[in-house]
Amino acid sequence: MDKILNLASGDYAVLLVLGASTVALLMRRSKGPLPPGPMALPLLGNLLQMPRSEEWNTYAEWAKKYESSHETTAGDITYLTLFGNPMIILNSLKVVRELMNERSANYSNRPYSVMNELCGLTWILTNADGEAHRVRRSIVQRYFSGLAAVKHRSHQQDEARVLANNLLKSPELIELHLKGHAASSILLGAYGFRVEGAKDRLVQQMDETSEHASRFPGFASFLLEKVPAMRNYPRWMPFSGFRAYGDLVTRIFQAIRADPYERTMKLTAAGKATPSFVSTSLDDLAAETSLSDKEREERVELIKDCACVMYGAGTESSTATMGTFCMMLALHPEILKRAQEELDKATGGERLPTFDDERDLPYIDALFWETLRYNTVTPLGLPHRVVNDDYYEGTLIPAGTTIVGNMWYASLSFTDLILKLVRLIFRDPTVFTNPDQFTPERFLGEKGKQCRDVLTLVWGMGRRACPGRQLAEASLFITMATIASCFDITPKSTNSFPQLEFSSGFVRRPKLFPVNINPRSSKWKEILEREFFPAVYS
Ligand code: HEM
Repeated sequence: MDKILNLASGDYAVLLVLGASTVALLMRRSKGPLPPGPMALPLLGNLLQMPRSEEWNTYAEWAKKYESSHETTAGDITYLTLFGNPMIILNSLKVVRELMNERSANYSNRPYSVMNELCGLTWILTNADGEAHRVRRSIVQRYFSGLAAVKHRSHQQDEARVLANNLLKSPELIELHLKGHAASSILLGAYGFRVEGAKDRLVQQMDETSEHASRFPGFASFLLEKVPAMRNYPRWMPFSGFRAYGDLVTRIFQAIRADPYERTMKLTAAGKATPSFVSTSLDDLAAETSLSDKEREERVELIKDCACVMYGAGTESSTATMGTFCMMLALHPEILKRAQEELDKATGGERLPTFDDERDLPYIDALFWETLRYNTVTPLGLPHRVVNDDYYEGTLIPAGTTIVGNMWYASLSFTDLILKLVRLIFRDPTVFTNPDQFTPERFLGEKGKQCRDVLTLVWGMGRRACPGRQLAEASLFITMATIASCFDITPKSTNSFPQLEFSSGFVRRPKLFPVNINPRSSKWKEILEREFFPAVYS
């Protein structure tokens, strides 16, 4: 028979995959119509049409092109497939809100990932699902959200001043200073200690960790998701490098989970610990006398999990936001001038701003929102997974659907249906007039309310919405106000006017261009030096 059909074993594999994909597709179709989208090739699906960068432009074109092809969805959802796995792009605020917020219970799981299991990353809150996610999230929220977030304000204000002082001393090291600032602010909140900058061993260890995780062999991770049994592939067999890699990632993640916790324990023993998430959670635990030893141990492990994730989730995003802020001030002297006028009015031009000035600083607040919009730090987060079959205006969204926020992750997990949330929402000209311009004014007044309402999505959605939001908002606000108060920032280049470019990836990072950062006057240098020292070292 093989000879008659002239088939090799590889051909059978291709036929098998094609057959399985077709059956899966037919089964889905029998449950209802799928949303419209570009024509897919057999097996590859829409792989060759997928944009490699600035993907929102292509999505915007698709949304327009395919809006009339289905009478019910009107371009809200675009349907694609990759290797037989469907993917859907969400194109409108309406569909994003309806599915991700209002039906959050059905849309907030993570796609199952064999790679995460192999790398021992299932304990991380951002990867956890169901009860494991709920428990970790409630621990984090208890200490970082709502009124609890206010407790961090004093060290956030101090750290803003440390950053300003570092920029005063060595402005050319802006990139390191911004990173060190974000790291210290978050570590203080989570563990109760600060680091001496981006070169600190712990910061480097944490950075190496995420680098290692993202270097997991691409083809191996693709195969793993397709053939989960490969997780048991013997380590002594040829081509088992991916197992060694999984072991390495497991080890280094365990180290960054344990090391900072140990540092806090040592500081506590020496009576030098500052109140933090770890110390407060351990105090609370000690007060719960009814717990068994085992329960107590489990709670300690949960505390370690949660403290560690806060650094990982918050540092890059905060650093990127502050980088964009400084670059945009350099490109727009008129915006910096307006910010300084408002700040001087609030502080009398004789002191650094504090959180008490917040109500008098609407323009700084608008500047904060516009920076978030312009940067769109995480193009809407990690993949989400649909729990049960669902329908949106008559079209089927099957159980197992994966919703991703970026292609890097999508390329690692071609599982089931992928819904892609798009950044183009923040470029919608009906909400954000001249969306490519940096215009803080759009967030002022009545119209500003609508812009803020839409931009809330920058913090993610439903049960996965950022639990560090209030912490990040306060820290970024006071840091922006402090920097704008003290400095004039201008591009170094006098020949060509620089443009701000961004790297693609999970966190969208600005590519900083060289800038001059000078105190506005000798008076401001004195104010900074005077108010910096008592704040941080008293
Ligand atoms: C500019 C700053 C920040 C932005 C724009 C941002 C944005 C986001 C977004 C969009 C998500 C949702 C991801 C998803 O869909 O899965 C998220 C999740 C998360 N964020 Fe933030 N974030 C910021 C800062 C922070 C900070 C400072 C912390 C902690 C100190 C933090 C902790 C977290 C955690 C733990 C999650 C995971 C939530 C979960 O899976 O349940 N974030 N953030």
